Amino acid sequence: MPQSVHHSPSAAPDRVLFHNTSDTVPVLRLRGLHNSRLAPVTLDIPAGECVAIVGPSGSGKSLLLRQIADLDPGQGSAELDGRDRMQMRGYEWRRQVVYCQAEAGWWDDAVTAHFADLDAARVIAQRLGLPAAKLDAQVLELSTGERQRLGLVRALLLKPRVLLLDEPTAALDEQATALVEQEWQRGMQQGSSIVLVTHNQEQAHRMGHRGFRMEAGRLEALWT
Ligand SMILES: Nc1ncnc2c1ncn2[C@@H]1O[C@H](COP(=O)(O)OP(=O)(O)OP(=O)(O)O)[C@@H](O)[C@H]1O
Repeated sequence: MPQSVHHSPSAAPDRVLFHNTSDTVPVLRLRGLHNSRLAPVTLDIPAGECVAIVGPSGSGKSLLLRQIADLDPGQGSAELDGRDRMQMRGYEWRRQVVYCQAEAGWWDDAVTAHFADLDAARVIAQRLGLPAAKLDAQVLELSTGERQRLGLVRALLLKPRVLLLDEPTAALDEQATALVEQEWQRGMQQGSSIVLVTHNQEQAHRMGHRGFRMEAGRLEALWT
């Protein structure tokens, strides 16, 4: 029986899930990162690599992404390109380690208001299969899948070093999912890294250079 995520997994010894064995500095380095609901995670993610995480609902997958993005209080260390999180301002870290939640927040009725560079947004939106007119729409007029892709456009425009994706294609059909995955591949070819949380096992295997399962706040390696 899986244990409840509400016990205190942080009391468990740190488990080394993957250490970078090459001389190159990983894009993301986690050392014993944990909080009251997450057991310590030690993980290096090199440039151009995707780590896929699956696991039951409520097991702590989103909590881990939030912890990596430094959105919640926690312990342990995180480094980006060899630079410790503590040496950076929160916004500086989060501009490069971008948490893309399943349903992005929208603070204006107009889609355009969410994009500083509309031309660049249109280019990426088109690659994700979104008609150009969607950028001129009202947020309320968009379908869930359109909102999801526009949320991803917002994240991609930041040119993140690490993209933390939380159920990013849950509302998309196969064709749109393929376009989105192509865009992630493009980002990885340019040296960014991805942590992908998904309930779609096939997607996890398609995208994940390594795969993990979250169970009651603990990350277990599936394939490496
Ligand atoms: N701020 C919070 N306060 C209390 N409990 C929380 C808080 N945030 C998350 N939890 C709990 O922690 C557990 C893990 O939540 P999390 O959102 O990480 O699950 P998940 O694995 O991403 O699930 P899903 O696949 O359904 O998205 C859940 O039981 C959730 O209710």
